[in-house]
Amino acid sequence: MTLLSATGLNASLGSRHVLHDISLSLSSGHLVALVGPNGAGKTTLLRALAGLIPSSGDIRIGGDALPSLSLRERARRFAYLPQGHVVHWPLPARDIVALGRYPHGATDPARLSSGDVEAVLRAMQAVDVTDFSDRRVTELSGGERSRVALARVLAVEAPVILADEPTASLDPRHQIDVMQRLRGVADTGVLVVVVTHDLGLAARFADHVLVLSEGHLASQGAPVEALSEAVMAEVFRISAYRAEYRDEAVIVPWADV
Ligand SMILES: Nc1ncnc2c1ncn2[C@@H]1O[C@H](COP(=O)(O)OP(=O)(O)OP(=O)(O)O)[C@@H](O)[C@H]1O
Repeated sequence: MTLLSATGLNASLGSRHVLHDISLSLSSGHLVALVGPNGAGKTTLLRALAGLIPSSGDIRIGGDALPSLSLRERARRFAYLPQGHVVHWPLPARDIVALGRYPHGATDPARLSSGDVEAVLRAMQAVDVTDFSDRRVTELSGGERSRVALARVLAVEAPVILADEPTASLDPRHQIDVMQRLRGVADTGVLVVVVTHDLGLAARFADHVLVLSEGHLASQGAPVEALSEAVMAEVFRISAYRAEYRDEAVIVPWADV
């Protein structure tokens, strides 16, 4: 069932026309990978979909036109994980995760309702960061911090998660772990959109892949079709090793073309 759609979406940053006539329709319960070369417009598309930057065209979330929603309502419907999320305040990890309850009225992490406390705990358990609860985020490793940032996003318990490179600073085991956990979140009915440069993770975990190229939607569909040999050559300028392992698609970027 379509949860989030865009029709004729265009967006500019400064004098640069970044997104060109994007139309898409994304379903609840799907894990969507948004891929494309550096500068293709992936972050801009995520931000435009959440209404964080101005755009023209029609965006609908759960049937509602995005501009008709208040900022607080948008913050409840879209949980957004920015790229390279950095926290400079030496707050305990638990308080950072509690920020995810802000759109629900929990403005003070020291005074959470029991419902908010449970949501924070669920989110921390989902990405395995409960051990860091009392540790200052500034004293965690980059990868540990990025999992705490992801827990903040999960704590919103929004119907849509937009995550910009959530696996970027993680070791291989945690990359797979985070994708598996996001897959699990999608399986509960949430629409999860993940920006990634890892085409292997996209091919393996996504239901649907969006390929952006110079601000245009170059290809979309099931991973193996959306990341066809032709798309790999035209958009990414590479060839790829393609296989199947344990019934899952394997795509390994291989060489320049
Ligand atoms: N504030 C800005 N003003 C003008 N142009 C911008 C601004 N921010 C980004 N751009 C340009 O918009 C284009 C798209 O940027 P965007 O960050 O959406 O790309 P991306 O696909 O997420 O890239 P990456 O993979 O490198 O993170 C790029 O050409 C970038 O230089």
